Amino acid sequence: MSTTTQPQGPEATWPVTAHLDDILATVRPLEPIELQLLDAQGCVLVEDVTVPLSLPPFANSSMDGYALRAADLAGAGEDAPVALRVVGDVAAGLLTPPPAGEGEAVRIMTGAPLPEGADTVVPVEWTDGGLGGGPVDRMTPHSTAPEGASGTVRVFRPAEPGAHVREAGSDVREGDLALAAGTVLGPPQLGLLAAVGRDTVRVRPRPRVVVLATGSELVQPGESLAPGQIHDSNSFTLTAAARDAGALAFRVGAIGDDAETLRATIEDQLIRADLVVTSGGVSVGAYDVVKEALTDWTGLPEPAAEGEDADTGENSPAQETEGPGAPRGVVFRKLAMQPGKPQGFGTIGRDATPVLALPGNPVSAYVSFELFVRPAIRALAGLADLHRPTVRALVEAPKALTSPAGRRQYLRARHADGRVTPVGGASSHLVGALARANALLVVPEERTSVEPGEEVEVVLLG
Ligand SMILES: Nc1nc2c(c(=O)[nH]1)N[C@H]1C(S)=C(S)[C@@H](COP(=O)(O)OP(=O)(O)OC[C@H]3O[C@@H](n4cnc5c(N)ncnc54)[C@H](O)[C@@H]3O)O[C@H]1N2
Ligand code: MOO
Repeated sequence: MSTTTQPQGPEATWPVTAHLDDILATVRPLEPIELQLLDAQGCVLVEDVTVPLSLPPFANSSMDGYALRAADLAGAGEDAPVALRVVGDVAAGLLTPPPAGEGEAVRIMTGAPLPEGADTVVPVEWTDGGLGGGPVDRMTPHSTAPEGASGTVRVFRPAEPGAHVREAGSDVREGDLALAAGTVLGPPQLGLLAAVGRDTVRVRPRPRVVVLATGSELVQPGESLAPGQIHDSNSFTLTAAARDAGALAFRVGAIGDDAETLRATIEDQLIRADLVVTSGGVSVGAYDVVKEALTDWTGLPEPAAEGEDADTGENSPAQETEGPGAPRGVVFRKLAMQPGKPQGFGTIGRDATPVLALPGNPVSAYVSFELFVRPAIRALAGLADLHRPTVRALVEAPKALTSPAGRRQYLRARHADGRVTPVGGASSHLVGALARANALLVVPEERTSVEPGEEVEVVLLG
């Protein structure tokens, strides 16, 4: 199913990049929909949003104080306060503030519209607050001292025209581009949309990702273990990672090693899936249920075609129906990487839903997620930036790091200040060390060892 030349032979492995390319060639951004603002958080905007109404919509005060004419304060000073007649209050939301004539002031609150006639605002701290003494540090509440809205106020400082006034349109202007198509909607962008009065917005939706763990040994956390059992941790790691990548993720409880049950469960789940992720059962054992269930299966009612070709390094897909979006079945490959060697990938069901079948070893599952599933989720979401950032860093380790020949190794590591230190070993069952890592140290395929002090590529995890 790949445009990439297939590696030959039972031990043939696929390059990591070829596998990723094949996945990304299959995944298309989801169709846009109109969503309520908060449902659109983290989504990619697909329309240019122009400003329908200038912000602020009207000139208003940036301080609690007095709105007045700047010219009235000429010569005002601490020893020469200017007395003005207070003609009323204007609170935020008041429809018609009283006008401010010559020699008059309107007591004004932050955000309240500037009264007609006024061209400046003095903060209350520059005045006696109408109390007849020195400068005050606040107004008295209107409920306990309504007389503050009348009487005389003495102002101890002059003010420039326009001071403490937020002009209409000084933020965004009607007709301007507020947000361009392609913008990712974070909190400030959603706030801007709300401020200009938009309640819904056209975006690519969050991809819906169904996560299924497989293995008859798996027990739900919280339940006690019988001999030979372990707790299912992959479905939690992968569901959390999918959420972290921007998906709406659904965790399905672990499924035992029964191919019929697995197929039935996937069929049931397709209704809510833009992507299905499985863990476990993709290796070469006698109970590798994902491989068994998905080989030669398209998720369509027709009986699947036969076909397994061990000489190509991957099995043949069940059905190579031509045309975009055609379900092709799932292929299983060995990749030139460690951890994460066995992988499955394809599309199934009427909507050709992508399926990524990850290996069961917990570190393998997580590393595979970061390398393949995360970019697929982000591509479905229409994001431009698909990958984790990478940096170069110097290896800090007591001895040389070793890596299997011909495989790109992703060692769990801690990265800080241009240095990277492996944590734990290379084995793919080490969840304790994985939980302490913040990076993956990459040993390229062509290297079998890396010396302390050498520079390597590092994938930074979130
Ligand atoms: N003869 C060979 N054996 C194996 C090969 C190989 O090439 N030849 N590859 C090894 C590699 S590499 C990996 S990775 C694993 C992948 O195996 P599966 O994907 O079939 O995974 P399982 O056998 O189901 O499980 C492997 C391991 O992980 C544990 N596991 C599985 N699911 C979970 C879960 N949800 N939570 C926690 N732990 C889980 C499982 O108990 C096993 O210990 O195959 C190697 N073998
Ligand atoms: O390659 Mo397997 O994915 O653990 O070690």
